[in-house]
Amino acid sequence: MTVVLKLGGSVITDKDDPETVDRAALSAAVSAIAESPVGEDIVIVHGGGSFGHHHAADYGVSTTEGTHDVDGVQAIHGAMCRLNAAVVDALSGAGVPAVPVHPFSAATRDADSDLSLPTAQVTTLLDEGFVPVLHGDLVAHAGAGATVLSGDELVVELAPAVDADRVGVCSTVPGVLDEDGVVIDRIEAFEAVAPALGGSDATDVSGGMAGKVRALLALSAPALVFGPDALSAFLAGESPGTTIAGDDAD
Ligand SMILES: Nc1ncnc2c1ncn2[C@@H]1O[C@H](COP(=O)(O)OP(=O)(O)OP(=O)(O)O)[C@@H](O)[C@H]1O
Ligand SMILES: C=C(C)CCOP(=O)(O)O
Repeated sequence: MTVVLKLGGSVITDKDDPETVDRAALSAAVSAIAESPVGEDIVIVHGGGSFGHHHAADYGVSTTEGTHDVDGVQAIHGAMCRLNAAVVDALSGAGVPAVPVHPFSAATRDADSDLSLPTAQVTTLLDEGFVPVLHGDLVAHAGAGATVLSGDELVVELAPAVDADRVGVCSTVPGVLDEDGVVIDRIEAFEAVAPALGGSDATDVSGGMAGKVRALLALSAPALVFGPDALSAFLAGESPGTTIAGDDAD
């Protein structure tokens, strides 16, 4: 059973403080992963939180607005590499055979903004017993310089590539909330929930919850959105939070 898990950047960082890891939250997530029955059959993706998003906002870069400013590219990508190193170190310290995979070195968007992400390194690393740890990043974008590549987009690309049975997105909220703040059990179409979906409370250049739901609806496997307290339950095979199952989902 292969699992693709995204750890929200807003979960593992202190969103109000630029480039600050939330050590307690990261260590809780790492313990849940290290102790889970899934073992090494997992690909981890993490988001930007207070690392990528602050720099991206400073340089005016988003998933659609690119930059040719090399200082901006180095600031954004560099921050994401620093967060990735912190996540990989924490996982290694708990005995998880985690290795970094940096999407900026491999992915591209063409002039129509279609994303290509090579995944043979990820599947081979998995087969060889490693736990690949990818992250939201920048991506070379034809005609736009470099744009933001969100961890949610990576999840959508990786899940079919590794033939994932389970896809989980761990965010700060217990699920996707309706207009009364109640967790929605299942989402099958964007329009049905669009009025309740906002951006993010934190600095976020990739669309917050609305961007997440839109991306996950494109998956062929159902994806679960849940909060940090439910990470162990998800890894144990339970279905906490919101199930997002688009037309292509089984
Ligand atoms: N209807 C909704 N239900 C739940 N959260 C919502 C809703 N509308 C907006 N949000 C916001 O979306 C946020 C989650 O998206 P966000 O992109 O910030 O999370 P993340 O993936 O954990 O972090 P990152 O993007 O840094 O990886 C929530 O913290 C909340 O502020
Ligand atoms: C802001 C950057 C560079 C990464 C965004 O990834 P996300 O937090 O998963 O949307």
